[in-house]
Amino acid sequence: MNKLELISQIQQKKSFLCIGLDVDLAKIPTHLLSESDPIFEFNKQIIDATHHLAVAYKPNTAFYEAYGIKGWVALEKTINYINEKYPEIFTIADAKRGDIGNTSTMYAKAFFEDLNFDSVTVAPYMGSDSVEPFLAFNNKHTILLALTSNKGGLDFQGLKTDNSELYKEVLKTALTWKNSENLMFVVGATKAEYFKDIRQIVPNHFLLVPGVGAQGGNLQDVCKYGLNNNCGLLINSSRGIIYAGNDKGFALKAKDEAFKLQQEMEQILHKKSQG
Ligand SMILES: O=c1ccn([C@@H]2O[C@H](COP(=O)(O)O)[C@@H](O)[C@H]2O)c(=O)[nH]1
Repeated sequence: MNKLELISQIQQKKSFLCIGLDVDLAKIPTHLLSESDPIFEFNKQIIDATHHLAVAYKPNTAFYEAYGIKGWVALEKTINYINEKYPEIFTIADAKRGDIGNTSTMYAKAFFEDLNFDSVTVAPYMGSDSVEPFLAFNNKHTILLALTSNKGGLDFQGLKTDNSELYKEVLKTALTWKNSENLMFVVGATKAEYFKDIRQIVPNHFLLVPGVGAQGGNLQDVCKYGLNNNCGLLINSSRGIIYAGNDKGFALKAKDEAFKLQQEMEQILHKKSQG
């Protein structure tokens, strides 16, 4: 999917919501555990109930890898289901990969070619030759960790450099890489006070913003400086939506939570369009 298609979907749905599909078998409704593939069945019902309110889904691969081959199969079935039934939806493999060049190429093939995700999250720590193999794929997006939502994110990302901070150096340097137009950046919703500075460095790129909901990040605070003329934000909530209910009506409860966020987003977009 290209960026214009993503922007058009945001405009049509009046939403920039990304739903995180972080499936924990200890948290899903117990009646699903007798299904042959409980993880996929859970995802399928969540996706069917929320696809009109969300523009993106983000399975975090940890929640699939933890279940071995069965988890990987459930991930593959989930991405295939989204791509076949709701091809307009932007898909994110939250895998936080990145390695020496030839290894990064294989990671990129795994997520972009084999699984056919639109994007994958990548760690910047190993530098340009670890990220450029991902950027080489046309119409695929590399979402680089810039300033993460967790408290310890500042341990390294917030380190002072001569005139700046490390996360700012990551943003500035990444813009010089080949095919940098294929970049997006992760910035945590819990770091809303940093968005003003971040938007000065990357005014046009999309930001994937996890941390709304269970981690306490605030949508309005993020949007104050995070929004750009194309919206430029994908706001993720995982646990806050998918575990809103824990019985047979879980998908409807998830839909209600997604609807609340979508409605808030619709108002924010409307206000922005009024200048
Ligand atoms: O900085 C980051 C980067 C990634 N994540 C991931 O996003 C979701 C958040 O889940 P919630 O349940 O909405 O808290 C999860 O997959 C994280 O691994 C992040 O939180 N922060």
